[in-house]
Amino acid sequence: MTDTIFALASGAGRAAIAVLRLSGAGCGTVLQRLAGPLPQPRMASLRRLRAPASGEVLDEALVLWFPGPRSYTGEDSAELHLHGGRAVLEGVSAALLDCGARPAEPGEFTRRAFLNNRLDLTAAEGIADLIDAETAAQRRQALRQAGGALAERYAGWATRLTRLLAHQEAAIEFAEDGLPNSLEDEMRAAAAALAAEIRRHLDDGGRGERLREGLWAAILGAPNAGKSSLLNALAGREAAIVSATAGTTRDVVEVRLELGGVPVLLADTAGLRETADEIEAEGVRRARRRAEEADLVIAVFAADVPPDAGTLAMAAPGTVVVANKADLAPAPAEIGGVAPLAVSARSGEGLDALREALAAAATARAGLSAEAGLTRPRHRAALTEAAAWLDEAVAAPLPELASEALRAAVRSLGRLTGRVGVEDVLDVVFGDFCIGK
Ligand SMILES: Nc1nc2c(ncn2[C@@H]2O[C@H](COP(=O)(O)OP(=O)(O)OP(=O)(O)O)[C@@H](O)[C@H]2O)c(=O)[nH]1
Ligand SMILES: [K+]
Ligand SMILES: [Mg+2]
Repeated sequence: MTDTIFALASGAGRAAIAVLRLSGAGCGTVLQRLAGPLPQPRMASLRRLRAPASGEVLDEALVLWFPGPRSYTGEDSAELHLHGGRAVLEGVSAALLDCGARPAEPGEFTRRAFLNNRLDLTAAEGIADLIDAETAAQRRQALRQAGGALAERYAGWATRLTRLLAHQEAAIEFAEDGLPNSLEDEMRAAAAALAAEIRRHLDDGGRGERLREGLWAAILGAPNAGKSSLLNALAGREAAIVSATAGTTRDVVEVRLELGGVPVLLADTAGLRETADEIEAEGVRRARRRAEEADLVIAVFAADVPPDAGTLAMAAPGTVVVANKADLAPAPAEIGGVAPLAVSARSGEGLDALREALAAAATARAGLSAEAGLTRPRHRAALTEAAAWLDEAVAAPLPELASEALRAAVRSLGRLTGRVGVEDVLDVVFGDFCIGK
């Protein structure tokens, strides 16, 4: 028997409507004490809510009743769509407490859904990401994951792995009986194939993780190239100080942007040069550090000044190279072997093309791939581990060691989805596995 829990599912604060959600074995009883006879399942029904102790009317509300297991949590659940005032919420919450329900812990509804097999851990993470999604691409990725796209793939791998393990155990039994068998060879081939498949999935350049967390981009260049002017133009506000004095920017100035559906943290940095000024020199160190950490570098040159050797090295493939101040001089055909984008932060010329180039670079580094990709370091760690255990199984000198390695691989996948336990799946597989014993 689970406690009956409740929580405000809509945003806090005064609002037209507030949604209180309830879940737990006693949910139906609580609902009846507040709202009278249970309404039709999943049909909105208008009810007077009364405090059970005093009979006082607390609100007139829409009530929804979701008997388990066809509910989000898999348990008996309900929703109360109240008028969103503070006194209403307090009154109804107090009445729920009187009926023995308790406030839910953070994530407790989804935790119960997981425990009742309504979703696996990756789908639960997808729901959390959906709530946090700021851009359309993030929303699509989160929806796909919440819908079980990763869960399905990982569960498929877990099933294959478990079968491998069963075959391996069978091979050991055969060996004990002194019978010849090819099961062991088949296991090694299949384990190698699965390891390769997992590695292909891992080898995605971190797109899903970057889309989820946002991309780091940095503007770099010589002093006075117009870096801060460009940041301001892209941000649409005067975020960084612009002046004709070289060495204006010292601290890293950050703005949040959306480029091609990818959230981007764009940083303006100090102009790169040798300097005796201690503060400016620290700014240059910070600029270089930011360049190393960045997923995307925008190298800015002034069209009217020949690029100096110190900053030329920044113009490399993979970098977005910009010749700014195109209103003063024609942009050179190439800088460091890369054709620059001709832009003027002053006149606005070329800014749309720059935005497009940045959006293309951002979606190439972060974004939806055709197949559902992993989205968290946790996924990467568990899958890397599983692939390494499969390698061990392939190379194991003794069947018992191969078996151990396969078990460890199953456990790695199990941690990822929160689902597979070695023993119970083995029971299932051995149940229909004929080894003549
Ligand atoms: N004509 C022209 N002037 C520009 C353009 N972009 C920037 N400037 C001017 O160039 C000067 C330097 O601009 P900033 O944006 O401060 O340059 P910065 O690269 O951030 O400079 P530091 O922070 O000192 O490294 C300012 O006087 C700007 O008004 C442009 O596209 N055309
Ligand atoms: K400047
Ligand atoms: Mg600047």
